[in-house]
Amino acid sequence: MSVRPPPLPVLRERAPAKVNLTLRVLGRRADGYHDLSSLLAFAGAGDRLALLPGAELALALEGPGAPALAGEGDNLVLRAARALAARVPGLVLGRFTLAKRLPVAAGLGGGSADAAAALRLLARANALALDDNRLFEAALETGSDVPACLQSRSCLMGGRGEALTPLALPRFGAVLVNPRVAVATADVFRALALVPGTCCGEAAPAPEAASRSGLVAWLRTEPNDLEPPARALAPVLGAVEAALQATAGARLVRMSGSGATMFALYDDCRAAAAAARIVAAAHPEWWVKSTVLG
Ligand SMILES: C[C@](O)(CO)[C@H](O)COP(=O)(O)OP(=O)(O)OC[C@H]1O[C@@H](n2ccc(N)nc2=O)[C@H](O)[C@@H]1O
Ligand SMILES: Nc1ncnc2c1ncn2[C@@H]1O[C@H](COP(=O)(O)OP(=O)(O)OP(=O)(O)O)[C@@H](O)[C@H]1O
Repeated sequence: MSVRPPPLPVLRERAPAKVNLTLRVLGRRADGYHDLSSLLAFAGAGDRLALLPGAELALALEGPGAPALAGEGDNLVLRAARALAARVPGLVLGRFTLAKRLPVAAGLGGGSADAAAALRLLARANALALDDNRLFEAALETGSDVPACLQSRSCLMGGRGEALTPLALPRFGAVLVNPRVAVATADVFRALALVPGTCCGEAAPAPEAASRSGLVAWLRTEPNDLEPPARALAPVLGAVEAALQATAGARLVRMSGSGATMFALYDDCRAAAAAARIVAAAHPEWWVKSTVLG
């Protein structure tokens, strides 16, 4: 009598949303990408990715964000898996299931977080170390935000996303608000109209990040340079900012990445949850999420 092998265990990873607390555009490189200096934090909120290891590569979508991606050609999960398979002979792949909760094209790096989670799952399925350079290379080939999402730890990000310096941050309560307007990252960078090979700034020294107040004071001096062009593309951002500014205890209100999600920081999660309830009640048409950030 033949005995069936036990089914392979399903591996699971969280794909946390990325928030750019600051974002300076330092210039445009000859290859067309922009050199950045950005302080990144990661949220408790995010997508979920599972992998049933196997020989064939496949992806199933579920969750509230699945319809927005259903018509998409190549999901970033599959692109990341292929980029790693091209570097690791005999890589075990498998069937991914993505629970898509984050809004798409929102400045929260949702696709990048999913791609990074796929790389972490494949690393586990293939006993690769997380600091294996092939993971980093596959991440950068997949997208500029993917290397940072591989670690999903707060950091200073430089270059186009490849220079990462870990930086521990105090924890904040946060509210993320997306007005359900998709903004394409390339359109926002293009609107800056920088000629390749131009330099327009220098990175600020690393912040004093030991206390919430010290960090907030520094954040107020360091903006998101993509906010003006994103506001021109999505004027509703003015209403989102006003709604968040009006909530009790908001320490800072700003846009993340290339938008159109705005975030507000609070001293604790209780204040953030109360603020989220008020904004969601006034604007049921927006995506509103209270979370922890740090
Ligand atoms: C705006 C940020 O989210 C900040 O963290 C990232 O820089 C964008 O990261 P991403 O979405 O992973 O971006 P990619 O998929 O690599 O690039 C999308 C497009 O954005 C533009 N892009 C992106 C990153 C960068 N440093 N300079 C750019 O000019 C390029 O036109 C590129 O074609
Ligand atoms: N798993 C995925 N999740 C989200 N978008 C995906 C995914 N796979 C492919 N995409 C495509 O990637 C594009 C960028 O999506 P994403 O949600 O990562 O944008 P973003 O939050 O603005 O990213 P960033 O902040 O890194 O610029 C979308 O327009 C979508 O077409």
